[in-house]
Amino acid sequence: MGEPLIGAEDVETPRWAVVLEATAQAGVLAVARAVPRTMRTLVGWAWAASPRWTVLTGVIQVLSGVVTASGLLATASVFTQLLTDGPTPERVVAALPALAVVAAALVLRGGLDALSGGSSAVLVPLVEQRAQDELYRSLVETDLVAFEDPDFTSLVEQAGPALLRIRSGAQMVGDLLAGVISVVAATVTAGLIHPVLAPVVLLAAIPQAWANLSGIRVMFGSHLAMASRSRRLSVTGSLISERTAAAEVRAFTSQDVLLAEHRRIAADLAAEGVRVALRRNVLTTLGRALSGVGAALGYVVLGLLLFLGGLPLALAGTAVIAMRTAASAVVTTVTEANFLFEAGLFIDLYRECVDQARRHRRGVVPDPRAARPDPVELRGVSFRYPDQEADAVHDVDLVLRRGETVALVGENGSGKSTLAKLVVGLYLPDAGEVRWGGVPTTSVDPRVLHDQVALVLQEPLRWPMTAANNVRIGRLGRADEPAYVDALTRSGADEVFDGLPQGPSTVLSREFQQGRDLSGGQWQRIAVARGLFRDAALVVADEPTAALDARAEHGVFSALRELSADGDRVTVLVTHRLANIRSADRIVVMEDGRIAEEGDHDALMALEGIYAELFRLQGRAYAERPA
Ligand SMILES: Nc1ncnc2c1ncn2[C@@H]1O[C@H](COP(=O)(O)OP(=O)(O)OP(=O)(O)O)[C@@H](O)[C@H]1O
Repeated sequence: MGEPLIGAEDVETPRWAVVLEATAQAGVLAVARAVPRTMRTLVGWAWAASPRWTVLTGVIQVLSGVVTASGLLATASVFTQLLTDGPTPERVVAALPALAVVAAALVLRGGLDALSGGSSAVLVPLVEQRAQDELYRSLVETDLVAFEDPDFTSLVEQAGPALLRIRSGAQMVGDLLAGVISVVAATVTAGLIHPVLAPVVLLAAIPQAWANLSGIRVMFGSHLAMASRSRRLSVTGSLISERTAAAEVRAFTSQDVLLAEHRRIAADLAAEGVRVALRRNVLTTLGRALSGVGAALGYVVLGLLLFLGGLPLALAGTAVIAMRTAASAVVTTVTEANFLFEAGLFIDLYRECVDQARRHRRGVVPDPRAARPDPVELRGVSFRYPDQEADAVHDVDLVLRRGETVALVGENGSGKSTLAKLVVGLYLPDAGEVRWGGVPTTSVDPRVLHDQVALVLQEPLRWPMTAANNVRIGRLGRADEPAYVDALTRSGADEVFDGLPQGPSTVLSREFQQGRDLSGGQWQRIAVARGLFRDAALVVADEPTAALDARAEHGVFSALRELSADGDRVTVLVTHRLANIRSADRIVVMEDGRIAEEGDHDALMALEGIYAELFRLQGRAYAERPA
């Protein structure tokens, strides 16, 4: 197979990835400066989650650093005592107090490590939970249209892995704090022996830090560049592994093709993984080599000091130990800082996701007037899906009044569903205005708009919950049992419930034990019941009966007609079943995103236009008998 199965192989890197990649490539020093910022962010989250545990963890880590530092200083002191002139027994005795401090430091450090493990076991999940909650809080407020933008949805997909890295970063904050204290102690120890030795101990660490940071930049750059490919892999993987795809994949014998595509993308990603690993390996080796040179330079400096008489010979051994200890403390701390640096890049990714989710929230300038869908007026309304070249709805004028049933008809792709979403305020127009009772939908809180809407979609959401809640979610908390029973009866959902093993308590999802799935038509009946139970002023039903049998369809249309008959609502009906909308007050015929014809059935038949043609075609199909 030559052509890639999903197609569009060389898709553009998402905009957010380009921005973040630029941040990651901004230079080692610039990104190293990000580490304190990352620490502040993580500590801020920890503080917000639990000030008590944050303080406790901080205290434990500072103590741990201080104990390690005391151990280091005491170790240097032990060697200083042991290596001075004089009889050995006396030197050993003189070294005993420092030795006791070393032993106590080791024991204390063990205890503090245990405490630190315990406190971060409590704190880290709280930090992660906090970050996750912030993300989901912003996502629930995100405007629907954002989910039509692949740039945004691919960013949201990255939030999961980012949270994982944030978790490991949070784990490191405390350790880094302790690490910094021990580095300071080690440097001070070396400096006390001779001031020149203090900067010299850092010499070995700098190349290693540079190599590690560069390696992480390579990894992060590759992670971003591979984002669209990873997405392809997960899409192909879902086709192979998910229940919803299983039937068609088998029926169209596409298993081998999918597997081959999966292997192809996986091989690409693996090759990239190898490239990154090798690159990091080269960088690490280079870092180690330069570190060795740094360490050697340290010893050269030490030799020079001895040679020039700047350091007594007795202190040389202590200096070597101090330098080695300092170098190892620095390396550990650098590794911890690396983790934080890496977490910082993923925090940027996460922040971008939260920011974009917030940016896609509607900036409503509230209009004090109460917005009611009476009337709903569309003036010169146009709408285009993100990244598309043409308007899905173009320059539409329409007025919907209370008590009216308006049918939207037209060929596939003519813009009916999009127009319906504009009417209910799920989308806002790019040009023109949709007004509810004179108030533009742009200046009404979307929740206020949607609270007055009942939407029955062509492919309703199969809410993974009990059958009863699948209906009650229409208006949770509405304690009107007769209305609930009425919605079930009118939609025919009562018959569906009767056939379920635990009746209304049956969970309608195969993802749970003893859960059940339903047929398309049964789901649609439940969706209609949900819409009826919502009891809203504006009812929009988009192909509510496409999957229904003739009897159920008849029932649903009668129910919808009765709904608007009380004169209190606006009902908008999107349908291809023209026979069902003959009695609609108005029929709006869409063509290429515009209104082509408008009027009642008789007027449109007299017009002899698109509607008349479609109506006759359908009528003929029912009337004709095969020869
Ligand atoms: N999410 C989307 N992203 C990009 N383009 C879209 C999206 N949804 C619909 N479109 C395009 O917008 C136009 C109008 O689509 P819409 O779904 O409103 O048509 P429709 O009349 O409801 O069609 P149907 O009768 O098939 O349900 C079509 O050209 C369609 O391809």
